[in-house]
Amino acid sequence: MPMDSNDKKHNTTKSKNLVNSFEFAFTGLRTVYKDERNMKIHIFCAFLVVILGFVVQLNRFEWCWIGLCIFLILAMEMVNTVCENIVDMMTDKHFHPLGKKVKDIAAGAVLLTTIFSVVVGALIFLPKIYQLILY
Ligand SMILES: Nc1ncnc2c1ncn2[C@@H]1O[C@H](COP(=O)(O)OP(=O)(O)OP(=O)(O)O)[C@@H](O)[C@H]1O
Repeated sequence: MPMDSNDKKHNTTKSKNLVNSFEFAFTGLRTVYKDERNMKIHIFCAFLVVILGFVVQLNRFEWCWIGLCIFLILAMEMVNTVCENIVDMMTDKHFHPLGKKVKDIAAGAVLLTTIFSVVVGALIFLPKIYQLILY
């Protein structure tokens, strides 16, 4: 069915300028935050980690690692959500072995990033927390 070309919400043509592209990207960020429970949990955990970072006074190098971990997890969760949505759209939420494969692999990517982040977080925070408790 042809769409009204002025209907921005249902527009499927290439964005005409940089401002439009940013607008669509921010809509994507808002959508994933609004619709995905896991995203809210990740952002809440990231918030706690940042507070802890200030408490234990991370240096620049350590902030870089923690920042990398936070943004990796958030970006991977978004890719996972994209995969889930594409599978749901293609299969109309009916079982398909390839749909299972795609969703499971995407979830595995989030898990891998989370494990990496937990290890990095432990290496950075545990010695500092240990020192805080000792002195
Ligand atoms: N269309 C499908 N065909 C085959 N298997 C599916 C399909 N949809 C979901 N599954 C299976 O169910 C699992 C959970 O799917 P779901 O879409 O609920 O993802 P989820 O990881 O639970 O979502 P979220 O990341 O939002 O918690 C998938 O990992 C996959 O194994």
